[in-house]
Amino acid sequence: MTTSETAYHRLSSVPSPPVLSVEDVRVTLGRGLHRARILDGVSLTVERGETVGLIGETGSGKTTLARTILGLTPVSGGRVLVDGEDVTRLGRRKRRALRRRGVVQYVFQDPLKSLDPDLTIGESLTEPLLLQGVPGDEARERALRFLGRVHLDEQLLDRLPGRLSGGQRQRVAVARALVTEPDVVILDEPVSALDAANRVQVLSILQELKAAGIALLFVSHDLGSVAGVADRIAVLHRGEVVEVGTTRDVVTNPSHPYTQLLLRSAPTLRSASADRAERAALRARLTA
Ligand SMILES: Nc1ncnc2c1ncn2[C@@H]1O[C@H](COP(=O)(O)OP(=O)(O)OP(=O)(O)O)[C@@H](O)[C@H]1O
Repeated sequence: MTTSETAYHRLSSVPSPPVLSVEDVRVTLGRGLHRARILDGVSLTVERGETVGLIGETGSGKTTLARTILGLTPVSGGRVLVDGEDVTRLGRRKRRALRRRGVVQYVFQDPLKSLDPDLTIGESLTEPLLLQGVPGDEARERALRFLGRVHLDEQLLDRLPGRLSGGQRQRVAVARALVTEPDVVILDEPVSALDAANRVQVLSILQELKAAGIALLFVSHDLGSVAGVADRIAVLHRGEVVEVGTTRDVVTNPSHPYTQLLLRSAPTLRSASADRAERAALRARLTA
C-alpha cells in the first residue's frame, strides 16, 4: 500500500485490515529428542501506523516469531498474513519476490548483520532499491532522504560501516529498512547493543517513524525501552502470548505474573528497584 493509500485509510471510515496478522502460529524446531514446540498458538496483529512491542526474556521465542513473519521459519500450524497475503504458504519464488518488494523489513540487534561490511553506506542504502529496478538517480535521492530521516549527514554516504560508530551504524540499518517504504518494520532488539546516549537517539528516531505512520514491531527483552514507543505491548512467555494490551494497561495494571515480573525487573519504569524477594516469589509462581 502506498503512503497516500495509507493516509486515505486513516482518514476514511473504511476499516483497513491489519498490516500484519499472526494467527494461532505454532512452530516446532529441532530434531529427535531435542525437538520442541517453540511457539504455541501465537496470535498478534499490527495495525497500519501502529507500534507494537513484543517483549519476553531470552529464549521466549521472539526471534523465532520474527523469522516466522519473514517466512524464514516454517510453521506447523496457523498463518501469518502480511498485507492480507499468507507468507507461510508461499513457494520459494513468491517469497523471494515478496522480500524484493521489501514489504516487511528487519533490523537486527547487531547492525553489522544488516549491513555488508564491504559496501559503502550509500551502496547499502541504494542496493534494495536497485534490486527492485528503481533507476540509479532516484535510488540515490531516496537513500539521501532516508539518511536524513535518521539524522545522519550525507558525508557518511561514501564511508564503510566499519568507520561508523555503533549508534550511527544502527541508524543506517534503520534507514536501509525504510528505503523500500515497507508496510511494517520488525526491529529485533534495536537498542540493546547501544550505549545510553545512542539508545535515546535511536528510540527518538523510532518515535518519529511512528509519528510518520510507519507500522513497527519492536521486539525486545527490555520493557523499559519498548514502553516509551509502543502503542500496545504483547508479552511472550515460553512461546505463548500471555498478555496483550495497550502500553498503559500493561505497564500500570499487568495481569499475568510474568508481566509483573518483567515490570519489577525494569528499573526505568519504577521509582525504586524492586524487592528481590518479591521477584523471587513471582518467579516461583511461574515455574510452579
Ligand atoms: N533451530 C533451532 N532448533 C532448535 N531449537 C531452537 C532453534 N532456534 C531456536 N531454538 C530454541 O527456541 C527457543 C526460542 O529461541 P529464540 O531465539 O526465538 O528466543 P528469543 O526470545 O529471541 O531469545 P533471545 O532474546 O536470546 O534471542 C530457545 O529455547 C532456543 O534454544
